[in-house]
Parts: sequence; C-alpha cells; structure tokens
Amino acid sequence: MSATEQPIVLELRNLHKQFGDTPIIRGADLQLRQGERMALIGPNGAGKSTLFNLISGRNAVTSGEILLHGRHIAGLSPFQVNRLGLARSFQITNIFPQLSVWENLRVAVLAAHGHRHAFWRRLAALDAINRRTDEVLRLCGLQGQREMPGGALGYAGQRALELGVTIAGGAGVLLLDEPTAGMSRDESGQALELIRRISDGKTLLLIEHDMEVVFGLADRIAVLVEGRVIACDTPAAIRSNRAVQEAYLGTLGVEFGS
Ligand SMILES: Nc1ncnc2c1ncn2[C@@H]1O[C@H](COP(=O)(O)OP(=O)(O)OP(=O)(O)O)[C@@H](O)[C@H]1O
Repeated sequence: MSATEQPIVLELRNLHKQFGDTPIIRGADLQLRQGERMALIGPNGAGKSTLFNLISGRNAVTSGEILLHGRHIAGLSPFQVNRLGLARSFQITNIFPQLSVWENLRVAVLAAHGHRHAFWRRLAALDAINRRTDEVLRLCGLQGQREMPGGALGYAGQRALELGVTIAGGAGVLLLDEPTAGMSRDESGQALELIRRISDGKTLLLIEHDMEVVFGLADRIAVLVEGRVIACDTPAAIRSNRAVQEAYLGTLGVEFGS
C-alpha cells in the first residue's frame, strides 16, 4: 500500500480557537495518514502548541472538528483522548526527578495499562509490565542509566526519558512538542535518531524549529501561519513553495530547492 493509500488517522476540519476575542486558530485543516511522520512548522505565535492543546483535549475548541481514527474527539478530556490511542509530549520536561529512570517508565506503563481490570495485580501481568518497561527503556536508549534518578540525568537524557514516558502506553499517534528544544547540535542529532526509532510504525506529528530535524525526519511538512495550514506537502515541495518561503522559511535562511 503506498503512503497516500494509508487510512487517515487524524484529521482537523475547519478548526477554530479563540482566546477571549482573539482568534488564534483560524480554520485549520489537516490530515495525517497511518504511519507517516509529519512536522508542523511555522513562525512563533502561529498557534502550533495551541493546535496540540486542542487535539489532545487540553483546550476546548471554539468550532470545527477533530477526528481520531474517524471518531470525533473535540470535547473529550486529555485522559479520554489518550485512551483512544493518542499520546502527547510537552515542551517542558515532565518526569519524577526522585524516581529512577526505570521507575519513571514503569509508572507510565502502569498508568497506561493498570486501569484495565486492575489486571496488573496478578504476577503474570506484573511480568508483562516489567517486560514492557524494559522495552521502553531500550527504545529511549537509557539502559545505561536504568537506576539513575530521573532528575540526575542531563538535559538530553531527561528529554529522552520524557519521550519514553510518552510512548509507554503504546499509543499509535504521537504528538511531540519541540523535542529538541534547547539541545546542542550533537544532542539534537541523537534526538533525531531517537524520535525515528520510537515513532517507527506509528503516526507522528512533531512541532520543531530545528530545520535539520524537520527535513531529516518528516515525510510531509505542514506549515501553520496565523492559525491556518497554508501548505502541507513533501519536504522538497515545501522547500520550493514560494508562499512558505515568504511566510517562514526565508526568514530562517532555508533556501529554495532546485
Ligand atoms: N491559554 C491562552 N490564553 C490566551 N492566549 C493564549 C493561550 N494559549 C496561547 N495563547 C496565544 O496564542 C498564540 C499562539 O500561541 P502558541 O503557543 O500556540 O504558538 P506557537 O506557534 O506554538 O508558538 P512558538 O513557536 O513560539 O511556541 C500566542 O499569541 C499566545 O499568546
């Protein structure tokens, strides 16, 4: 099946969000297909984080529709949206600093699975929880820091742990908000590999300002300007899109493609 034939897993239709009298999201439309990695880029204040807040149920929409696997999710709580298979990371790191890396991940795995019939009380289930925790530990590349308190990790390590916590529940759709913010060149290169690994086989929407990460990772790039998606296309097409150049990429010094 080619990428364009994959089912749509997340869709925004004519989405609007106002804070008081101020419109921030102004008729955003977007479709993500199963298994694709999409970067959401745009100038500061364009509304990227607000869009994530709407999709993940953190903020109520003013009008418009959000569909996850064909189901309307606008109006659901973050917890309900998460249960439907969408997980979201934040710009700020959100871990338990006193707990070890492994315990942080185990809490996240338990939180995701423990609600089902309290099945984790059984020993066999505990085994499964521990195996899943080990798997997430490996995916986020922190085996060497297994017993270290989360708060003792360096900045990039804490962001990796945060990604582990985000994927622990096994959500098929991931929203990552600036996962490489504040990292050095080397660190963001490693983070790119990590994001590639944890999003393998999943559908990813990523807010990112680092254009090396964006162009290195994304199958498609959506450009949000003043609350509207002005373009959504392959990296090559976005690079040579004049409206995108004028609204955003030109200001970053990203040159026209051939
Ligand atoms: N809860 C809120 N109440 C009022 N205004 C808000 C709220 N949340 C966001 N805004 C405003 O919405 C606008 C868009 O903010 P948002 O953080 O979504 O932009 P962004 O594209 O993610 O920007 P950046 O790239 O700088 O993170 C900003 O002007 C911001 O002040």
